[in-house]
Amino acid sequence: MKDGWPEGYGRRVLAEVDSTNAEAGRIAPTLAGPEWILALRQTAARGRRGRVWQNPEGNFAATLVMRPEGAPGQVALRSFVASLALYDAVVAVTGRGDGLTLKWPNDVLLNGGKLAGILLESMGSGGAVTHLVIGIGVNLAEAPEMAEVEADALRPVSLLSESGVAITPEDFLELLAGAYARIEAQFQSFGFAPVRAAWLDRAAKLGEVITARTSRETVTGVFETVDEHGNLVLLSGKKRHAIPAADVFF
Ligand SMILES: O=C(O)CCCC[C@@H]1SC[C@@H]2NC(=O)N[C@@H]21
Repeated sequence: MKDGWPEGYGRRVLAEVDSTNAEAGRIAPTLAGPEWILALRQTAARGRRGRVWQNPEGNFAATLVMRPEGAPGQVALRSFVASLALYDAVVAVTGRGDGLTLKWPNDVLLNGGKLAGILLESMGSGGAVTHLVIGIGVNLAEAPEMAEVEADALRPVSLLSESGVAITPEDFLELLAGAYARIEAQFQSFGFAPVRAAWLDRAAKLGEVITARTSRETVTGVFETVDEHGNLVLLSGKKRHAIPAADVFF
């Protein structure tokens, strides 16, 4: 780390772009190493599952694009690395972790409302991932109105309204990039186990009844754990479901 910025990571700051994830996809083939792309304004920000991401000015919108090693399942575990890094960055800003939880697969909640979301996308061919794109949006200054999100979505909240703390996207990126680099190094050295344990320590609704909606079915059950592949494990009656991808409702 030099001046708080992690070694080996590049950074570019854009005044405006359609989507930092889209920009990451365009520049990926030209990059020699991992690169953060921060945009002060996005005109077509993307959310998970084809949704639109509301991105009021002053909020954080950035993407880390990298060329990870390993099989696609291993690569996708970066969503836990990124959400833990986000958690740590928010703690670094506010000085406190109370009220802060992680919602599977990769949202950050503050006082039960959605503070931040992550959109993981990958590029590749023949079953191999050539580039991983980790897009991160944080409601630093302003939360979208309830009317702007889906009816059953969690209430969006902002860092400013919930904690009274103001931080610029540029300053937040410094904290997030440092936290990400640290946890990525841990993931590379020791694998998923410590990341999984830290994630579970911060999990929202662990041991409680939640609902997961996949493209095929809706499962309601006790949130038992996240397994070693990153699946959500729900116990419904006597049946244990290991769910790789879903929307989760409390
Ligand atoms: O739906 C979600 O919860 C994920 C939202 C991810 C939004 C971020 S903002 C920066 C990056 N660029 C995008 O177009 N989307 C992600």
